[in-house]
Formats: sequence, C-alpha cells, structure tokens
Amino acid sequence: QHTRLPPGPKASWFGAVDLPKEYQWLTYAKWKQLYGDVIYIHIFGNPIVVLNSAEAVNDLFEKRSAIYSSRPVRTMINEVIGFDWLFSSMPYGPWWKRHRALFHQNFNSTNLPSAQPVVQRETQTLLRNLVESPDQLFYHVKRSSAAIVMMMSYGHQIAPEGDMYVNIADKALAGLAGAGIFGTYLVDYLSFLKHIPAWFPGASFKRQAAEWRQMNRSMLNLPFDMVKQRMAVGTAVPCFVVNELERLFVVGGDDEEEKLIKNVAATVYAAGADTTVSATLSFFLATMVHPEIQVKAQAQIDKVIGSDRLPTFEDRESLPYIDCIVWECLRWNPVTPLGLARKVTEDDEYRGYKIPKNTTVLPNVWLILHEEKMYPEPLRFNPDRFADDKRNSALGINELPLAAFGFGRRMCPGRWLAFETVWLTVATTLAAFNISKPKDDQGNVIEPDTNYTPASLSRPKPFKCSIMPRSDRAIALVHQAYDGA
Ligand code: HEM
Repeated sequence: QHTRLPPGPKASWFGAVDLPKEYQWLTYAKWKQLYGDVIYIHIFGNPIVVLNSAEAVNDLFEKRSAIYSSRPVRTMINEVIGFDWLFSSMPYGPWWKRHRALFHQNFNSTNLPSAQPVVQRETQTLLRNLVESPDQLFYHVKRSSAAIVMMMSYGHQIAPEGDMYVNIADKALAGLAGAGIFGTYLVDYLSFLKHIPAWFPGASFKRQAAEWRQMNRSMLNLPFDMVKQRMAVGTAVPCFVVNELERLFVVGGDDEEEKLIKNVAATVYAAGADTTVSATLSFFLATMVHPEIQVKAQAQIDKVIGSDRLPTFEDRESLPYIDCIVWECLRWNPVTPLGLARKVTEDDEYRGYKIPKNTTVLPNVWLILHEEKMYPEPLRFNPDRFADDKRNSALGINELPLAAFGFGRRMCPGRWLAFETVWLTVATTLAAFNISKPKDDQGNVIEPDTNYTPASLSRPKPFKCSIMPRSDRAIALVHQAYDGA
C-alpha cells in the first residue's frame, strides 16, 4: 500500500510518544494546529487515531458506522477482571446488539413516563437532603443518582447510608477506573500474561485483579439474585429485571436470555450512576459562578409555576430556559471529553490516509463542543446561546451538543433518562434554593476551584457551595413533597 498514516507526533525508538497524562483532550486540541483534525499516535504497538472535528467524526462514526462501531477490548478489564458483561465496552456484533436492543426496549424515549415517578421521588429526597445538610452536596447527588438506577434496574430502594449493593458496585467500578488507564498493566499489551499464575513473581496484577474480579462478580450477581429471591416470595416491585424475567417466564427462554437481562441491569448502574453525577455537579458549579443565570431561571420559574408548588415534568415545555441550562452543562464541561473509545474493524482509508484495522479511534468531544465557529465564546457558560433556535440555525451556530452523548450506533441509549434526571434536579433546585459562593468565618467570599478531574469520566473537583432555601415557603414545599410522595 502506498497510502500514508495520518500525521501525528513521532514515537521515539522504543515506541513511546510523550503523551500527557492529564487532560489529554486539551493537548489533542492543541495538536490540531500542528497535525490537523485526524491525528495518528502509536503507543507501544497500539495505534490510536484522534478525531479532532465534528466533520471527521461524522464521516467515520456516522457514515461508515458499519466498521467504526466496535470498542477496543482490553485484556485486563474484560478477561482478567471480568467486565465482559458491560455492554458499553463490548465489541460490535450480534451479542452486543442483543444487549443494546433489550436496553432500548426499556429505556427509550416513549418509556420515559414509567421512569418519571422514580426520578421524581429521588429528586424530592435530594431536595430534602439539601435542606438538612447542604454541605454534603456531593454525597447527596451521588446518592440520588445511584438510587435512581438501582430502582430502575432492580426495584431496590437503597438505604439512606451505606447501602450494600451501592458499595459493591462502586468498589467494582473503582477497579474499572483503576485498570482503565491504558498502559498501567502490561497484560494489555502482552495478553498471554493472563495465563500466568498469581503466585508467579511479577504477577501482582493478578492478585490485584483477583480482588477486583470478586467485586465485579458480586456487582453482577448479588442484586440480580436478590430480585429473584424477592420474586420467589412475592415482594419484588416492578422494575427492569422483574418485567423482563416475567416476560421470559411467559414466552420461554434459555439461560442466555437470563444472562442478557443480568448484564443489561448491571450496565445500567455502571453507565448511568457516575455520568449523571458529573452533569449535575456541573450545574451547581456553573450556577454558583454565574449568579445572573440563576436570577433569569428563577424569574421564569416564578412566572410560570408561582411559589405554591415545585416544577414537575409536565412543566418542561413551559420552562425552556431550564433545557438551555442542562444543554449548556453538557457542553461546557462534557462528562466524557474523549467520548468512549471506538475500534475500526477493517482497514480503511480517509482523506488519502490509511487507518489500519484494529486502530483505537477517539473522538475529541471536548474540542467539538468548544469550536469557536460553532459555539461563539466557547469557554463561557452561557445557556442563552441555545435560546433562539431560528437564529441559530440561520447562522449555523449553537447546535444542540448531542456529541456529549456520543455518535451513531453507539450513541448513549440512556440519554433521555439522563437528560430528564438532570432537568428535574435543575428545575426544582432553582425553584427552592439560592446557590452562591460560600463565605468564610470573616464573611469573605471563597472563590471556588472550577477545575475538573482529568480522568476519562470527568467531573468537577470537590468544591464548596452555599445552598440556601429561598424562603420558608420553599422549605415547606420541599418537606411537603418529600413527606407526601
Ligand atoms: C449526563 C449523563 C450521561 C452522559 C453524558 C452519557 C454519555 C455517554 C457517551 C458519550 C457514551 C458513548 C457513546 C459513543 O460511543 O459514541 C455513552 C454510552 C452509554 N450510555 Fe450514557 N451517558 C449518560 C447517562 C447515561 C445513563 C443514565 C445511562 C443508563 C440509564 C447510560 C447508558 C449508557 C450505555 C448503556 C452506553 C453504552 C452504549 C453502547 O456501547 O452501545 N448513560 N453514554
């Protein structure tokens, strides 16, 4: 073949490219000036292509989705720790497709009404908790996200603190994050290492992995077995697992069908809990830093809803500014700045460059959502940019930041649920509370750290925030909603 590989930084003689360990999306964005929007990097025998524009992503992930919809399979994660059930990281093919179809049947946009009572209930709890202990914001947000996915998947109401199933899932996912940084474990490059026994000198990764693997199996099996037990004694409540197992019982099905249900249920937690947390925390951070946005949103809420009740999903149409705020949270600091890695399954050629089969392909979502031409003043948190559809489409700017949810056949299938969950938190929080920068003992304003964690699932670094009920009436409404539901 005469075609060249896309341009990119040169590797040194032993195959190492000086890759930044943190905020890689920012470095890739800078490299756009040097190398363009399709960049090739070769790290220890692992070819990576970074796509630095919406156009390139569209050309490959959408128009050539038949060969760009797979995921790189990591030996450490899938085979050694045992995340082979996580369908968000399954290779493209019939087994993945069955998972995705089952997920979609249950969580598509027309099914949302059945999810809304769960989201509403946990949001009411969140507001109540914010009245009681506003300084525990991070804990409360995390708890409500976990509670929503646990209830949707398993019909399990989590304990106020220290829920066993949440703890297990979080420990298992910590293993995923720990092993998730590519290059930490040699077994990722030399997959035959997975066969060496754990006692073998230098095989410490196997002992670490054994611990993670045990958590991994518990995350997959324990909540599922718990639901089956509850079904046997008649105490199970309607939820994804119950509905699907009952259907299976009626239409008949084999062990493989049951495995599918189990896998999808665990994936809902793995893919849905921490992502929603990140977007929700972005809202609190952005609102604290931009008081004028809060004033504007509260004016709309007060006009449309009044102060005798809290907003509900029925109000979504009449509160368009809340939609703008949620979209801007997703754009301003995307939850997954480099999306979720893809793998190309055939040799391909694009713009005269060769993209070899099995190359890992990363969309630079952060850059796509910060292109000056598409999003004027891209670093500014400005929900108003989405307010005027007509003007935006006439000028070809400020497209809704759907890229935050990915692309094509692997685009986030939980995006309707995710959006609505964040939406209700934003609408009800702004109705009931004033969010502002905290003050120290002397009454001086504390300027918050507005940085995000550098991981592939990025979220605001810990920050303090003042969350005060807007009035006694607001406190009463929060308690009423919590007690009455
Ligand atoms: C604000 C919250 C969320 C964001 C920003 C988000 C973003 C994403 C992104 C970027 C992907 C990869 C798409 C691609 O490869 O192109 C993804 C995949 C996925 N998401 Fe979400 N997500 C969120 C919430 C959720 C929730 C709540 C659920 C579950 C109820 C969920 C379930 C999934 C699943 C199952 C996949 C894997 C799809 C596949 O590989 O076929 N997500 N998400």
